[in-house]
Amino acid sequence: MILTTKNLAHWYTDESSKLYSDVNLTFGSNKFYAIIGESGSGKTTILSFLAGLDVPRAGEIAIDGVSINKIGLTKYRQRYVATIFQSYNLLTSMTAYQNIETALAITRSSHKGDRQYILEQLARVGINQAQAFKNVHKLSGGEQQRIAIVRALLVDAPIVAADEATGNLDHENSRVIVNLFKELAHDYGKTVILITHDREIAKEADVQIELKDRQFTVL
Ligand SMILES: Nc1ncnc2c1ncn2[C@@H]1O[C@H](COP(=O)(O)OP(=O)(O)OP(=O)(O)O)[C@@H](O)[C@H]1O
Repeated sequence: MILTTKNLAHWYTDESSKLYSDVNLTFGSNKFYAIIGESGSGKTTILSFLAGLDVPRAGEIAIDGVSINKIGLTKYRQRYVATIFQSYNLLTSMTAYQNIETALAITRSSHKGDRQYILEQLARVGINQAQAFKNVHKLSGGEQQRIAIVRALLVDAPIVAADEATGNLDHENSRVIVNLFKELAHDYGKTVILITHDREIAKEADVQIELKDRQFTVL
């Protein structure tokens, strides 16, 4: 599976001050990509296009040569993309366990209501049983982030789009998440695209793409 951008261009308010133009990028399966760049350079913006959450002013995004507009953005998001964004959008009055249980209930997964499976998935990102049964609002930002990652990954999508997924985490927890992204790419064949401002984390990716002076460069 190949995700491409063709002559993508975007501006928010004024065409004369474009965020970028003529962006031609290719993302393949089995690879972990990091997009790195200064604050305000437009990283979140491009991720929202790749995730089918927003539409660029010009250009096309295609999956295996088929425009995602043709597929339909809603269908594209449901079938192809798991998104992890900075705001976790967890149900804060529920426990971590209930958040995952609720999300699982609306998938086609055979693990619906499977307590052992849910606890295993949470343990994968370092959320232990005691934490799993705490109300989400009593957990730290980093813990909430990790729960949001588990939830996103329940949707077994070929593309994982993550915005600063390690932004709130300390070094040890960042490693857990980065290793999980590597595993998703290398062992599960996914296309993982992570936005980060952290060069050390970007170095862990298979491909680093730098957004600088309105240009994307593969390092
Ligand atoms: N909805 C919007 N309307 C107008 N301007 C916007 C909108 N969203 C973002 N911008 C502007 O576009 C630029 C790029 O924003 P974006 O969030 O993509 O940057 P970023 O590289 O992800 O930044 P950060 O690392 O700080 O999250 C910024 O100058 C931002 O203020």
